[in-house]
Amino acid sequence: MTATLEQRLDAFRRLDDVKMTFARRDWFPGTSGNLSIKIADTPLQFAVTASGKDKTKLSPEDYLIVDQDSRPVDATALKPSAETLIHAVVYKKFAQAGACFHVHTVWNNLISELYFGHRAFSIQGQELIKGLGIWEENARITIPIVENYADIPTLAIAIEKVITPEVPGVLIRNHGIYAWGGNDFEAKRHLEAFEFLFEYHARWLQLRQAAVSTTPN
Ligand SMILES: CSCCC(=O)C(=O)COP(=O)(O)O
Ligand SMILES: [Zn+2]
Repeated sequence: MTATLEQRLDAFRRLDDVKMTFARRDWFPGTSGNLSIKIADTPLQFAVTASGKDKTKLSPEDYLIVDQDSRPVDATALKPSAETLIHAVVYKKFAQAGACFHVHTVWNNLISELYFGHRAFSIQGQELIKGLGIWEENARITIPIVENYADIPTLAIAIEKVITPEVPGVLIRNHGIYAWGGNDFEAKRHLEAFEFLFEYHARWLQLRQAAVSTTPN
């Protein structure tokens, strides 16, 4: 069923909230990043950020609604995010996904490059893994890492192949992360948990190295 005007406006308001929260954390350097919230399932429709905008600002032209083919539903001069296809892949693969957020941070870029050789980053025994909705004792999570293909359809296919329902995120090498959840609250929690785990791990490697090099023989 097609979304109502009220549902569209609600999605735009929610995107405003999450966008400004992430902007305060400097998670949108250089106009990077894109955000979406699903508003209808059959056929798929979602609200997505317009391409190339400064995501630290609010304007009446920040979002538009796209369909299952990532095309604008209404006549508009706005262009959907260049990476809209990736959001569409997430919604098509996981029917339960209701929001999908993408940010470029230094920590997610460092982890994506450091572990690209393994095509994945794993971490275990961290409390914040519960932020991903995984509550088992001493859980280990693995987030896939894909090459940063310039061709977005190629990138979207690569992502489609590696994402799993167990871990709600994917890293793109030296680019950023996509994280999703059942709704905007959950997708935000997942993204925050991933970013904490990346920063923790990168800092821990640095401190460990510093401790090793300053320990007397
Ligand atoms: C300067 S960021 C390069 C494009 C990108 O990776 C991104 O996340 C933003 O693209 P959009 O089209 O969504 O503005
Ligand atoms: Zn990006």
